[in-house]
Amino acid sequence: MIFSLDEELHRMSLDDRKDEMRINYPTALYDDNNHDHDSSAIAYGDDTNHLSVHPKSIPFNGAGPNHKMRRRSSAYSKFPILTPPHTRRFSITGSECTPNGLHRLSITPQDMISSNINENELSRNLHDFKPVRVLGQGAYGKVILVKDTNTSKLYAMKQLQKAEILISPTVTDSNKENEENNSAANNDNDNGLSKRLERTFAERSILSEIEHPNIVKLFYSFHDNAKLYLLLQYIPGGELFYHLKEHGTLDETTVSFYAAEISCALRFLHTKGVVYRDLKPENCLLNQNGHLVLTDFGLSKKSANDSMVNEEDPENVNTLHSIIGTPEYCAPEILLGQAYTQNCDWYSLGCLLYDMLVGKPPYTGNNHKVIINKIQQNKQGPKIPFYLSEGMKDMLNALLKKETSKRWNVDKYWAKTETNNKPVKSKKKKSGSIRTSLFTDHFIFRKIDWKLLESGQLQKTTLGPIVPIITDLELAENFDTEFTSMSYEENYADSKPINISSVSKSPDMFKGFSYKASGSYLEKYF
Ligand SMILES: Nc1ncnc2c1ncn2[C@@H]1O[C@H](COP(=O)(O)OP(=O)(O)OP(=O)(O)O)[C@@H](O)[C@H]1O
Repeated sequence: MIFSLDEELHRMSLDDRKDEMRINYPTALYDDNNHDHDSSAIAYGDDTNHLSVHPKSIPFNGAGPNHKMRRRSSAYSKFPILTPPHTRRFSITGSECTPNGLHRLSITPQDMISSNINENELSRNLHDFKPVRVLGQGAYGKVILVKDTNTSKLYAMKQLQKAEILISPTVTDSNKENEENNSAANNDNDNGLSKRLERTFAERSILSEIEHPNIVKLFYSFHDNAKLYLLLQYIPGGELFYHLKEHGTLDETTVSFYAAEISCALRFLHTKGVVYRDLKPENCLLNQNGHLVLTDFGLSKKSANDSMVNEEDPENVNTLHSIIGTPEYCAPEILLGQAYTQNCDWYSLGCLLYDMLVGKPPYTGNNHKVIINKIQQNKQGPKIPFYLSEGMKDMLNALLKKETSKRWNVDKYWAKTETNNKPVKSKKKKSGSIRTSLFTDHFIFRKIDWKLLESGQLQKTTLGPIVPIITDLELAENFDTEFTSMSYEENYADSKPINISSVSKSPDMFKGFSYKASGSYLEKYF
């Protein structure tokens, strides 16, 4: 099932704080101005037993790092779909070769449909793969480690249940008894379904079109009567979430390295017109060499334009409206239901860095309303612990600005570009003013060779700060036993066909989902 944003959010009046829920987590993190608080109780909790925990890091809610809870993404379609399904929903166009030399695949579902390619010939089927063990659980089904029966190659197979996509309730659905106008309710349901379909196809389409060392690769997709399958590159080092749970917090050098790799992937996505929208430690995997790989593009959005970043006029970007993401990492403008741009991903990066350094994201709470109220109340922004370096504090402050106009516009101030011969000067920002210094020049990245990173060479030739221990790829040792001990039989057996026509007027709504990467692409990664 999909977890929808609270109805409370929908009804919420931000001016009305009377019924605000009380904070569950201690918020007394220490910044430069409040050292004098009673830090003893907090600064030396049971976290001190953990190897990499900063001695001054703080246990939250009495819980050590091992109490970290996995967070689920939410989707709530508040506004009608901006892009009609028959227009550019599938189309990600662009040159065969990206500016940084990385190749993109050329086939799109639209190409397949228009050229009448037989989907069955194009791809594989469930019986080509033997299940090994469960790696994770998503909203619509499990992710299973599988072995190609012909080649013995390993893949991560993400399964999505068609029935869940077709009948999964959204907030709009659950509200329908309150709807006075039946036809309006029907429209809303149609919108909910279209949105879910759009997102399902978006994940397959985006992944089949992009190639980046810090983004998971898609090799095949296909579907049968009951499920959709994405055959992804198996990333054996497990979730950053898993490693964070083990370590508690990470040191600044490690965090800066991951920040650079994630930024590199986000920047790449933005230049290709994709907003990621679900950055969190659960969606960041570590590969064998300890490099970070983004997975789960189920909430990503491809803009109607090919790029979210207008190089000529970087302020002129497409705006989005869906309230979507994981609340603890969501930009305030999304939680508030305002129009937003790709800049929301940079706020989420701020939350992720904060989580790695502190042990929890800047604002936590039982529901979205609590989180947004905390953001609203904290006029000065989140409390940044005093023990962090000045450089790291500066980075967090710049990314975690709740007003988008004050937040660092990282895409605009990414780096000196070759096409733009008038480089943006790396100026020292004044407090409260718009930051115009270059992101890649920031002090925390002083050890990063951006040229090597952006060309993919760094990822090929070096090891990351945490190199996962892998004795046997099939053991999936870096994944939670909660998942690896799960049975996959019922998820792997031929599932009963669903009666699609009972939930939809069109039986062809998954047509065009199948995909096979080119032979050279497959060879390159095995
Ligand atoms: N390519 C991969 N290699 C290894 N493990 C993977 C891979 N893709 C996903 N996983 C594991 O499966 C988990 C769930 O996958 P994913 O996040 O894509 O599903 P989801 O349905 O979108 O989840 P959610 O609803 O929580 O957003 C991941 O957190 C990760 O642990």
